[in-house]
Formats: sequence, structure tokens, C-alpha cells
Amino acid sequence: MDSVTVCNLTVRFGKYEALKDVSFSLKKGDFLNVIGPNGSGKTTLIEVLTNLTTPSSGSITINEKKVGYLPQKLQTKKNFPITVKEVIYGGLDKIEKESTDNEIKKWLEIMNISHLINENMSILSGGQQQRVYIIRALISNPDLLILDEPTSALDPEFREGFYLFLNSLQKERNMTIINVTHDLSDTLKDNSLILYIDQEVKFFGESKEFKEFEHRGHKHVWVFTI
Ligand SMILES: Nc1ncnc2c1ncn2[C@@H]1O[C@H](COP(=O)(O)OP(=O)(O)OP(=O)(O)O)[C@@H](O)[C@H]1O
Repeated sequence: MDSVTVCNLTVRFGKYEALKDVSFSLKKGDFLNVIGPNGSGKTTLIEVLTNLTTPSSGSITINEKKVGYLPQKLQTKKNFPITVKEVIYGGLDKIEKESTDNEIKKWLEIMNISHLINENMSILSGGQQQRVYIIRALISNPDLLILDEPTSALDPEFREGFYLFLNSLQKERNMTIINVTHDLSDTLKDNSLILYIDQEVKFFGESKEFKEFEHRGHKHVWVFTI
């Protein structure tokens, strides 16, 4: 049974088609990188997968119990009184809470923000806030992890470590991972699937095949000339 099946998905905002007839499927333990230019529909796809946007037509089937989600736009409003601890624990249900104190401690250490546990979120830097939301998405040990540009505010050194860490989660826990990114580093590309969208699917397949696709002239980089 597939972990995720997307079938002929179309999303319209008024007359504009943000996604057009998108289909693909993932098996348990697949690591999918979703790429494409600005405004190509990546976040729209993620929002349909997480039930935040209703598709105009088509269907999505998710055969996983727990889904962890890190949105692109982090929600902490300036001066909103919520602490790091509250944000992290908010990602758990009651039964899990007691057994996960040690787990949270471990994650805070890995993310290098243990000293901030009782601070208000609004005093944290963008990258520190992003680390808190990464912990929140991971703490319930999800079967499917959906990340929308998880490293956009992280410094390069930490980013590289985070990618390695995601790869180990996929291998050791057989977690299915969907990761929206503009940064297709080698660490991420190896052994992953690539979905390249620009309203419609331009490429879906293994990273090895994507290299050939790029060699045939389908670059997903943009050259600016003046
Ligand atoms: N709620 C909405 N109402 C109207 N248009 C929308 C809405 N959400 C997204 N769009 C439009 O749909 C298109 C796709 O947006 P989306 O955020 O999915 O792109 P993206 O690939 O994630 O872009 P980026 O790489 O810049 O984050 C854009 O043209 C955007 O303006």
C-alpha cells in the first residue's frame, strides 16, 4: 500500500490554476524533495496534503497515522506570550506528554537551544524559532513528516547537519518525508525522489534520473542577465 497517493490534483484560486492535474505516489520510507520556481505551487501542494486548502478536483490519500508538519510561515506573532516549551508541548497529545520529557531534552540539545526552553518565542531569532518548530514537528515521532522549506532561516553549517539528520530519520525509522526546498544540495539529492513542479509536474522520479533530466537541458536554475 502506498504511503501517499496524489491523483489528478488541481487547485484553482479564482481563475488562476496554482496546480494542474498533479499526480504522484510515495511508498513508506520514501524521501521526496519538492522543487520548483517561486510561485510554482509547492506550498499549495503541501497545504492540500495537510488539509489547509481544499482541492478544486482530484484526490489525496494518506495511509499514515501520525503526520508531522512544519509550515513555511512560522506563526509566532510579535509580543504573543508563548514560550518555547509551550510551542513544543503543543505538538503532543496528553498521553504522550509524560513520557517525552527526556526526548524533548535530547532534541533541545541536538538543536542547540536548551538554554531557551523557558523563554518567550518572540525573543528568539528566526533560525532559533525555526529549530523550535522543527522539534515540534518531530517530537510525536510521525510516520509522515512534511517540511515546507525547513532550513530557510538556518545557518549553512547547521543546515548541512539537519539534512544528514533527515536522511538518518528516513533510514532508521523508515519515516516518509516530503521536503519542499530551494536548496537541492547533494546531501538531500542522494537517494531521494524529486518532484519538480511548475503548476504541473515537470519531473517526478529518482534523483539519478533527475540528473539526466537536467543534462538534457531542463535546468531548474535561473540565469539573470543585465
Ligand atoms: N490563497 C490564495 N489565494 C490566491 N492565490 C494564491 C493563494 N495561495 C497561493 N496563491 C497563488 O498560487 C501560486 C502558487 O503559490 P505557492 O505559495 O504555492 O508557490 P510556491 O511554489 O510555494 O512559491 P515560493 O517558492 O515562492 O514559496 C502563486 O501565484 C500564489 O500567488
